[in-house]
Amino acid sequence: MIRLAPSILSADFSQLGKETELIEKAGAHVIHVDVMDGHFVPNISYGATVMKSLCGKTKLPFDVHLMIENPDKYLEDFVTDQTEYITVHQEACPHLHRTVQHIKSLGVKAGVALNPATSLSSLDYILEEADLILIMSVNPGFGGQKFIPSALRKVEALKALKMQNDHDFIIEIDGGINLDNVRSVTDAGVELVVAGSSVFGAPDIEKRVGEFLKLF
Ligand SMILES: O=C(CO)[C@@H](O)[C@H](O)COP(=O)(O)O
Repeated sequence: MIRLAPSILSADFSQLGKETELIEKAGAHVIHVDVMDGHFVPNISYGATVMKSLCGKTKLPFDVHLMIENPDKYLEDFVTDQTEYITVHQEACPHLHRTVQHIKSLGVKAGVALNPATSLSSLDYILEEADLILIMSVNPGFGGQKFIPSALRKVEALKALKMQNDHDFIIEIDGGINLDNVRSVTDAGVELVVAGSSVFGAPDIEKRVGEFLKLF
């Protein structure tokens, strides 16, 4: 099953509860939570307090994407009854295996994200431990950027590795996804689609979610 995870980074923060209700009503599956620290990426977004303010306001699960240095220090903050995944960056974790185990020990599924220029081979020894691999199709830090085409090849290669080795992780993509390119990434093997500006920047958010779902 392919799922849609709208990224609230592109939501109107003054209307966050309302916009979250809209995407839930329209059938979105997951809320993508982009956490940026101004160090690992050149932008600061929001932290666990904002995410937790949505607990109970929506029943959708949270997919937390930590674009931060030293994520181990903050993992506990993001654990709620609604947290399905916590994803850390390979590039931010010198002891990635330990960090993945730490996330799992909190009762949450563990994801690993890769920047566009990072090779898939850097994940060779973690694929069997991960519940989710996030392929970044923009350089992390900002919403509204253009899809980087090489991400598609990376998804295809990852899907092949998953099939060959019977791995359990799901494949997620994040960055520059819109109605024109979403089919190419799902055809390549993506199972969880993040979309920020193309959902929350649409004139009719509910309608846009429906348009995405029709393409799955
Ligand atoms: O992690 C990030 C950006 O670093 C993303 O989740 C963006 O928020 C996606 O936004 P769009 O590219 O879909 O506008």
